[in-house]
Amino acid sequence: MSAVLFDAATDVLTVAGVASHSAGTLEASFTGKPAAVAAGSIRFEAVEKTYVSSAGPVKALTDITIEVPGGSIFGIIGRSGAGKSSLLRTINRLELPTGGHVLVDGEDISTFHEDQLVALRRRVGMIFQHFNLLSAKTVFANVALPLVVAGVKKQEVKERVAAVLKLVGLEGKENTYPSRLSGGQKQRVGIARALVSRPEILLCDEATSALDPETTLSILSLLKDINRRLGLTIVLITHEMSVIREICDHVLVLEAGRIAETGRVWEVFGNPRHEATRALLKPLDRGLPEDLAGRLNSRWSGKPATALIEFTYTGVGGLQPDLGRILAVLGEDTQIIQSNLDRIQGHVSGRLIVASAARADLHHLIANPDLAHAARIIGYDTPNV
Ligand SMILES: Nc1ncnc2c1ncn2[C@@H]1O[C@H](COP(=O)(O)OP(=O)(O)OP(=O)(O)O)[C@@H](O)[C@H]1O
Repeated sequence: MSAVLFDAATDVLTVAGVASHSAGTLEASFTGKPAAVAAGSIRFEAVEKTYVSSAGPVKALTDITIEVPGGSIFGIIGRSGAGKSSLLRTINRLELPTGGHVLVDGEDISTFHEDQLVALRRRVGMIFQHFNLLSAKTVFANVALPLVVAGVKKQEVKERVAAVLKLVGLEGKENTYPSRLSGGQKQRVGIARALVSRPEILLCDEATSALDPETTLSILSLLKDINRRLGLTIVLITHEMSVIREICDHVLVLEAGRIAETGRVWEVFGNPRHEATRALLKPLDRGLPEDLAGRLNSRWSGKPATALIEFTYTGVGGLQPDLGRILAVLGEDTQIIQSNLDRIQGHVSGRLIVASAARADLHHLIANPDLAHAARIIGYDTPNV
């Protein structure tokens, strides 16, 4: 896929140029656009994509209808082959849907002619997993390329490249070659190159997958900063759920080319409804310690034992673990065994596992909507005598 992306990137660079507007005035710059549509909004309407291959047709996307709000950070996740790249690449027409429509700022881009496509690709920047920098060119020349191709005057190129390098924290690196840069710095060059055309949408295809965890965090914080400061819509594909949790407002889960589920990140991650989402989120779930899991019985013998109780929180209605309340209901000798709780967009979700004395009315006691959104007894730990 990288080779294809590289060609595609070159194509984008060849056609990309300078937009005559800043992010704040983008909407006014395009004619024929409904005034009510927010800058940087994207709408997929019944989008279909079927590839023709030597082995026969491959259906990559089926009936995708969804809205990406302008100015939001929107994550797309799904297993390998789910259709994430295919969908992302319809936004700048690197892929043309075989059915349905993609609307950018309310305009159906499937009808665009060549000159409109050039303008579209200025409005929609893209960054890649392997950065796609030109190794024989300096940082300055890499970032300046879209402006040079568009015929922007030298002085303006200089000023705009300087401004964008400052924005991404690469001041002083103008004359450095990519081979001398760290992975994080290379991605900053990629981001600067995408931003120099002043796009209103930034597409990120696994932009942090080649980076170590610390560098990933610094790039994510840069993307968040750009989103806030420039009002840019960011659509990103990632296989790292922590990336979605860290910066996205909304998430779309694709499964075999269809929408599995979508919503605000705290809603989808707090209460995943689709099996595909649960499978993707599994790495974030620590599970019970093995020694404990191995000792548990599913039934209570009636003899003295400890019951392990799992309280689940989905983030809905602001309900979150209240230890005082749990102790009041279950007794002072109740202990916390494991906490797998997360705070996303101000909503607490996840699981809290506690141990409390087994007793006949335990099921009844824990079925209390003031304690958690759901509760269950995982099993019973009977001490050896
Ligand atoms: N140019 C192509 N020709 C034929 N089939 C393709 C082409 N591009 C993608 N596909 C197929 O379309 C489906 C969706 O591919 P896509 O790359 O969009 O998935 P993805 O979710 O991005 O996968 P990954 O996470 O592995 O990159 C897959 O079955 C893939 O093999």
